[in-house]
Amino acid sequence: MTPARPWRWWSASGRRSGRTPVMRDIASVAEIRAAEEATMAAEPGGPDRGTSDLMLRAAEALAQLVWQELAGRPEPRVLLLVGPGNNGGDGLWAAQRLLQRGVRVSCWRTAPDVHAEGWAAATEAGLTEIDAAEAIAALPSIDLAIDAVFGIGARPGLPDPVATWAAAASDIGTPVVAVDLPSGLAADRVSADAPHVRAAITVTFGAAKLCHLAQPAASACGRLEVVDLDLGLPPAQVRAVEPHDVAVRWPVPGPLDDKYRRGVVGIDAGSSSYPGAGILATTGALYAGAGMVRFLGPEQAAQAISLRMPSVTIGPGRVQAMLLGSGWGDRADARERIEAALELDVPLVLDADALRSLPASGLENCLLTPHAGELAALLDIGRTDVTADPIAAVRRAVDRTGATVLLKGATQYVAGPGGDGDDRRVDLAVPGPAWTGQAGSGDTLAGMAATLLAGGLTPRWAALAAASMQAMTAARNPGPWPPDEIAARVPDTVAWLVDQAPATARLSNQTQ
Ligand SMILES: NC(=O)C1=CN([C@@H]2O[C@H](COP(=O)(O)OP(=O)(O)OC[C@H]3O[C@@H](n4cnc5c(N)ncnc54)[C@H](O)[C@@H]3O)[C@@H](O)[C@H]2O)[C@@H](O)CC1
Ligand SMILES: [K+]
Repeated sequence: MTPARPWRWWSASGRRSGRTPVMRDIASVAEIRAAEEATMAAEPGGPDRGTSDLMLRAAEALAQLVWQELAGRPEPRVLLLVGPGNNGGDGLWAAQRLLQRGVRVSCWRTAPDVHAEGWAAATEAGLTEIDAAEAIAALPSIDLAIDAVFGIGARPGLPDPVATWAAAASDIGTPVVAVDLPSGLAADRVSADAPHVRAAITVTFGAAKLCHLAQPAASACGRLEVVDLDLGLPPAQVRAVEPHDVAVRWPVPGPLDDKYRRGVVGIDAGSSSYPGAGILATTGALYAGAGMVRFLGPEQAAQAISLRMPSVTIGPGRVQAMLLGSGWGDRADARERIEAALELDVPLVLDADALRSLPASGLENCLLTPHAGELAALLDIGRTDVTADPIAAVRRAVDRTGATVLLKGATQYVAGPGGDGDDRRVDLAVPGPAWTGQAGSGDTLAGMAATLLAGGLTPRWAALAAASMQAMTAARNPGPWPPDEIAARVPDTVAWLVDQAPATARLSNQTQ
């Protein structure tokens, strides 16, 4: 098995160009195709030539990257798998360029008909054709393989012989460079349950696709390299947040700030059955930097909080944001408590058990924080419907409730009701390691988000910054730390992160 995609602080594109890295655009297949068609139509000779300039540019970038990966290898050997479409064309034109540089390239045509012009060019440059059995036998002796079987035209899954090859390559550990995406995945989908190639590097064109950045598909992509083809893509409807985006928005107190200006957050979480949730939510809120935390939950938890976190105030008072629901369990007054909190006219985080008692309206200033099971219950659909298409599910939840929604999980999705220039946009939080997949992570995350709301962030950015901060903290502290220990390490991550964002880059809290 190829290890999960390594987590990195800054995007490769940002590092390479020296620009400040900001949110990554994620393009759909339809957006890429429309932009490619417009670009090709404008090419001299029009769109009907066998090989477009776009393909040659894609192939050149691919060949360049493979060449760099081969650097220093004596007599490098590459195996190319070619499929029936333009993805195969990219691979063949890249092979031609590698052959011209002295790389030995053998090729398995996985389909009877492949890109004709690319095939002619590569064979003329010295491409050696091999069959399926030889392609498997070659795996131990090649330096790397190029997967140009299917690209954005792919349906999930592989023909049997290719699936057999992909499993063998994965077992042997042969590095695979996937062209556009690992064959067997589908660009707009997050799932990876059909047979697919596992890549060490994926070279994609125009913009990242959902499969590259959302789990579980992202784990099959390895390192992602985006080749900018200047396609003139429309504003992205799906984006991935980078650490810098969090750094410039995280509320940092100014010289005139005091506890009230920084934000007072109320925590109505926990119950006699689940007192721990109240403690964990309060821990999350406190270590995210609240000016003051008021704990409004059960006595049992209040006593422990007084001892462990003596700065927390027990009992009601004015707040600038509130969290309700974590660890409530079944309580008869859930709806009543939410409605009373809505009367305060401050932003709310509604978590866990509060999600089962939502009022029908008035949630515009609220952040809902369901995991996949809770979102499925909210929408009255199956859990697998949510995990198969999380983007659609999170949008439906926004339409249904009018609130901002954070869908928690290995990849965390945020969508809001609009009115902030975002409309239908879905943002992915910075990813982190799976260590955070444990009981209590949601409670600390909800507390953090409430603090960020109290600090003036919009529900969208409170959700994105809290989820990203928890993930980044877990990445900086790998290991099985319990959720309150991860929360206790958040201040260190905050200090480190904001130090990297120059004061001039900081955005006003309400900026999207
Ligand atoms: N459109 C363009 O101008 C450009 C496209 N480029 C490349 O072209 C690719 C897209 O090319 P295509 O549209 O030809 O699509 P693909 O090359 O992805 O292949 C599509 C073909 O594979 C078949 N297929 C898909 N999934 C299958 C499965 N699971 N089992 C069996 N057969 C399957 C389809 O029926 C279709 O015939 C991009 O991913 C990219 O690599 C680049 O050259 C840049 C320019
Ligand atoms: K591919």
